[in-house]
Amino acid sequence: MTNKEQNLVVEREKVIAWLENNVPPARVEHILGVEQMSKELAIIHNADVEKAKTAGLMHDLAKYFPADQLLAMAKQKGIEIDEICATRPHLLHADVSAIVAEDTFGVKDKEILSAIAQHTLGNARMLPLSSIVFVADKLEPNRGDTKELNTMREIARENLYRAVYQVCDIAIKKLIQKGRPIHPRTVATRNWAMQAGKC
Ligand SMILES: Nc1ncnc2c1ncn2[C@@H]1O[C@H](COP(=O)(O)OP(=O)(O)O)[C@@H](O)[C@H]1O
Repeated sequence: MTNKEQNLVVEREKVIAWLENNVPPARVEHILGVEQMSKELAIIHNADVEKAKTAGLMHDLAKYFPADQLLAMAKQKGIEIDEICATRPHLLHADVSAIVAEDTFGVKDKEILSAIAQHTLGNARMLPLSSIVFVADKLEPNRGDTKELNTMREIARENLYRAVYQVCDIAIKKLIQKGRPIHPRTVATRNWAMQAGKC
């Protein structure tokens, strides 16, 4: 094992130990599922496998931070807090997870930090690494074994952008069913991915 690989193993163990103290066991399972699926999609779509695994492992670091902490940390880092995020600070957990990845675990790589920050709402023109983690978050094995999810998993292997677009559709439908606001970034992500995937 090279020094770099050894460091990554040590770092991964540190992150998992941190997660075990900060998120419930079922969420740790979900996170490990996202790490695994991000790795698989990175191999298929020729993205950096180590970056995909790191972003997958760290995407939900701030998932259980209280609303006031999410707002305070986002504000302190100058992250834009729009009206929807101000009323639903939980949506900031993606941006704040990227802050924790950088400040607590020393992650400097912009691609990894963006993939973490964009995993909930997506972003128009997001990089392949961000698209991989966005899709893996919604489709990792612990999300279930329905026909719809399995079809989506196939699509994610064949056409990453089509998967992004369809994942947005499912999220938007769910939000409508629950009578919740839809963040405009997810609509922009959907429209962009439709073009990018020639859907
Ligand atoms: N595009 C969006 N617009 C508004 N709310 C959203 C959007 N995407 C997710 N949410 C809400 O944010 C919360 C967290 O989303 P997410 O992190 O994707 O959920 P999960 O806990 O399944 O990983 C959910 O309550 C969901 O309803």
